Amino acid sequence: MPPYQDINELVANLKKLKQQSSQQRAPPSNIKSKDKDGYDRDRKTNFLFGAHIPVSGDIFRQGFLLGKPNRNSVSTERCSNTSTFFAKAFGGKTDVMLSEIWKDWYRKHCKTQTNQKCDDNKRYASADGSCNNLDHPSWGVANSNQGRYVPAEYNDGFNEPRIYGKYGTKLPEPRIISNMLFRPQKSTKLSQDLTILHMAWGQFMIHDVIKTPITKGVKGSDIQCCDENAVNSPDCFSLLIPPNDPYFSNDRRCLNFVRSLPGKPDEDLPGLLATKECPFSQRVSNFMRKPPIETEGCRTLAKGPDTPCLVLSKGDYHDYCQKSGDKRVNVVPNLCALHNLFMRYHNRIAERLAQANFISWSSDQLFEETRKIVTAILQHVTYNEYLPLVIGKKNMIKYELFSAETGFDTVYNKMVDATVKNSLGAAAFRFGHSQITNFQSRMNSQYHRYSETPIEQTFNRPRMCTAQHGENIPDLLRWLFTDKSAEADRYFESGVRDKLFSKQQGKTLDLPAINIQRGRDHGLPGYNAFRRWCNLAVGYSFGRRNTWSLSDHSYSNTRLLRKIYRHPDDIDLFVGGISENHLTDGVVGPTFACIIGRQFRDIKLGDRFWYENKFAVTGFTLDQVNEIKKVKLSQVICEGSDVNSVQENALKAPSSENPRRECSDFPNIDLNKWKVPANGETFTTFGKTYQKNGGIV
Ligand code: HEM
Repeated sequence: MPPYQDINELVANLKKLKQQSSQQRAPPSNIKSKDKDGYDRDRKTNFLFGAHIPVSGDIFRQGFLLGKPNRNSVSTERCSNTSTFFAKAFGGKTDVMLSEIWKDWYRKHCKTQTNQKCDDNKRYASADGSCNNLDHPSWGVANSNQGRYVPAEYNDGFNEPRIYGKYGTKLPEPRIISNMLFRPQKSTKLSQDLTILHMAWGQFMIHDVIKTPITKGVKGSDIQCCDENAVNSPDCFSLLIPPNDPYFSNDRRCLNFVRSLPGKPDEDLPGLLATKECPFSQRVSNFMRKPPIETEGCRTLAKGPDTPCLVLSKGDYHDYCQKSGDKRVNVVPNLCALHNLFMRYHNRIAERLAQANFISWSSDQLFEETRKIVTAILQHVTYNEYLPLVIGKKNMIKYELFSAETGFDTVYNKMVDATVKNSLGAAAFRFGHSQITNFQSRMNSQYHRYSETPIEQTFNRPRMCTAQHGENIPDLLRWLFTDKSAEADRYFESGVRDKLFSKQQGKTLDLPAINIQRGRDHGLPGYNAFRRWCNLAVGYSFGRRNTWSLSDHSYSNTRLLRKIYRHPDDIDLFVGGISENHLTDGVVGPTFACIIGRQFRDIKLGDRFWYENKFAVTGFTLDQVNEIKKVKLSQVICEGSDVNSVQENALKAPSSENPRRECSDFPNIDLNKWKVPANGETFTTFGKTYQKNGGIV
């Protein structure tokens, strides 16, 4: 066996072998490697662990996440199913020796942690999700590869983006697709009944599940793929701006796009969630309607790193970049509002738990139990309030997603791998981008909208959230649960389709076009491949309604798709999914509903710490589960902010069926159910006996 000490040598040999053995899969010879504008579109490198390895998660370090934190990045088949991967990558003619070497490299770079020892007596989920599954400790772990429901289709079988269609011609440029399909003709169509909070919750919650890092340049700098010296970089996969673009000027031909890459883990868990440091005199402990809570400090998140956040008035105490454990917190005020809400909610629960007889707990214990409760609430809200509005009741039942009304429901199945899948993060769950409106607004306590800021002016500018110790947060929340979101359809507001932030001043981006490109970057197969996997009818033609046509598209959308693609197999998953007709009681069509339903089933059934499981050490008691099941998002808003009234279903606009109610009408979670007996006393649950200090006797 050749001594491949150097990965480059190994890569070169693998490539040579591949070239020899898979002639039939090479791009047709009439396709030039350079487009007429000089951009190299046939990426030949970025072969190994660059583009497709995962990163760690952050929010859950605060205590929120869905119990199974697999946020991370892209990934390939490299960490699993290696033989299939090889057969595919090398046209079936695998050199056994090379494949062995490859696997060796592979193992080093994939965090399989096969020998990891887990303590099944640990009550709390680990920060990175390891040991959630005791038989497969690395399943769903942060920093691990994203999985796949359908095998990847990379241009070279394993790394280069999917860029060719069925007939060997290039797939259309994403910005062209975006101009033809995603550009609103008229003013925004609003959802009939969903609030902007529905959009915001989707973003907040999914950030807890997935975070795909992109490649960084020297010393962590951002790569500018449109710069002359970077256009051929293997880490770049920029988008072309067509001539006469309706928004971008003619002298701009390129939209920056950097391929995905590994990230590094974050810092350790804090005790309580960190709030902004501030002198005691500036604390606003009696600011809230509720009893004062000392730990709230300045009541906004702690200070974080400056990038990519923009502080406009340096030196202004109220204008600073926040730290939430997830750097995306500063991206847009609606997200910042929810991070702050949950930070406050967490700290309030912690304080109340401490008051309810847990004072003898260490701050770590207090933190962990609070995190466990808040995680359970996040799961409960997501599965019972949010998801039914996305994929409809039938799918909720099909994928076993509803919680039992009361009591336990032990659904854990150790054969289920909760790992987040590429098709969810790089396509299906991005449906929410279509719900974004052009403005970020605030409403006062009379529900009067007193401020409306174009969304592009708010990107990465946290001031709207941080000002006056977060006094604006309730105003943002009122707007979120009152105004309606945009309809989730094939139209995207100009605020994100033309004016998405960019670190290069003035050089804005197109979010839905990036979504298409990200799907190709991750080697997502086309729309039909997922239809097949979902057991849905596959489209063979762009004809009018017949057995071969696209059965879940309107004919007008089919006609547009025909103008864009040569064959239905070529349709990018994001494009095909977002242009489907909606389910009658959901905001996505059948294909996205299938991917989302299946992923959230995996997250639920594959989570040993799922809040409804009746498990002795890791579970809640019956009384505790029932307390959690009483909580609604509206109550979290009441408890964690200065809002005084909210409708019961905060994800639906207020109406006669869903009237606003005073916060005092909402039952608060009764933390006495977490009370341990007085000193010396013990109590028994699930066959284990506990005493006041929380330990098992
Ligand atoms: C104002 C709101 C939002 C903005 C500005 C925004 C912006 C972005 C951006 C810039 C990306 C990275 C794109 C890439 O490079 O591939 C992204 C990724 C993503 N977004 Fe959004 N987004 C918003 C709301 C939402 C909503 C409402 C949802 C879902 C309901 C959502 C789901 C996702 C998902 C799943 C990803 C992929 C995450 C990953 O793999 O790391 N986003 N978003």
